[in-house]
Amino acid sequence: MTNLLDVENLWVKFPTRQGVFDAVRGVSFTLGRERLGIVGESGSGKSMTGRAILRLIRPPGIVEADQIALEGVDLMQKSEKDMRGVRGQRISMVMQDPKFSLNPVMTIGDQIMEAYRLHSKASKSEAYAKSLEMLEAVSIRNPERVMRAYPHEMSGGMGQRIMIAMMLIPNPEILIADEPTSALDVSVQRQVLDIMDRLVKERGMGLIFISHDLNLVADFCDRVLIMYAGRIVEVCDADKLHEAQHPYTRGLLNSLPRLDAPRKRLEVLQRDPQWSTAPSVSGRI
Ligand SMILES: Nc1ncnc2c1ncn2[C@@H]1O[C@H](COP(=O)(O)OP(=O)(O)OP(=O)(O)O)[C@@H](O)[C@H]1O
Repeated sequence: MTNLLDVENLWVKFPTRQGVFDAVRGVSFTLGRERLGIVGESGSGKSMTGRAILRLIRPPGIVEADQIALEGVDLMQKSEKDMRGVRGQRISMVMQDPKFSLNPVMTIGDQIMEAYRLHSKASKSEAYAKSLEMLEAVSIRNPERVMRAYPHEMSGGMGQRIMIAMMLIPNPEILIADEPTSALDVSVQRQVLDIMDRLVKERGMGLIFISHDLNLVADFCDRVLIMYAGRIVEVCDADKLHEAQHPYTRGLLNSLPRLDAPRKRLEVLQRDPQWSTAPSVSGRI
């Protein structure tokens, strides 16, 4: 498996009045042409890890790493101007709620065409044709009508698929999806997952799928990093997630309600202070 991304010893630090808070602590992993899940409870550092790859941490937050190499080229060495050529071009990011990412006063069509023309010298009619094609690629029915619509006319699932379509226009090598389906109902969630799955299989894209949903990640991803308090505590193949060994992962699994088991009180996760001081496990291959 060729590594698209190689993250080594990544730290995200926030200076606070009480001292420096380390949101991500020495995380290392690689990403191939695969679906890599990052799971963990709220505040474990999943989003910060995703955003740090794109150097999208706002000051006073600081990103430090031995390297964040995109096909062998270290992004940490790039200027802010060069990073603008990476963001949205070679690495795209889809966030949880598309309503915050789409411009409410522009039609969907104008927004997609603008995104397309930003990345190519296409004429207006070429951009229109390409935008229709992109909407079809994310299973939007009646794309001509959708092109004329405004974001508030879209359901959450459609908005999310439109965002994915926009992110795919420049044909990125990597898509970072941060809880992309958590606001969607189960059937729409499946459609969005299928689209991302196709992109990995057909285009050879690398996907970082950030989620707090262990069952979803076990089902959808190839490999999983489990994060706790800014560190990776365990790395496993997704189909082995239910056999995970780390007490935190076991605790997360045991605190999930199950429909197929007799009803019993859900276990409360007992935390061991050692989990947050042990060194981060490496997710590099
Ligand atoms: N500007 C900031 N200043 C200080 N701490 C911050 C700042 N932004 C985020 N953090 C902290 O960084 C930690 C990691 O946040 P992150 O958003 O990565 O968590 P997460 O695992 O993605 O959680 P969620 O699932 O809730 O999104 C959290 O403890 C958060 O409080």
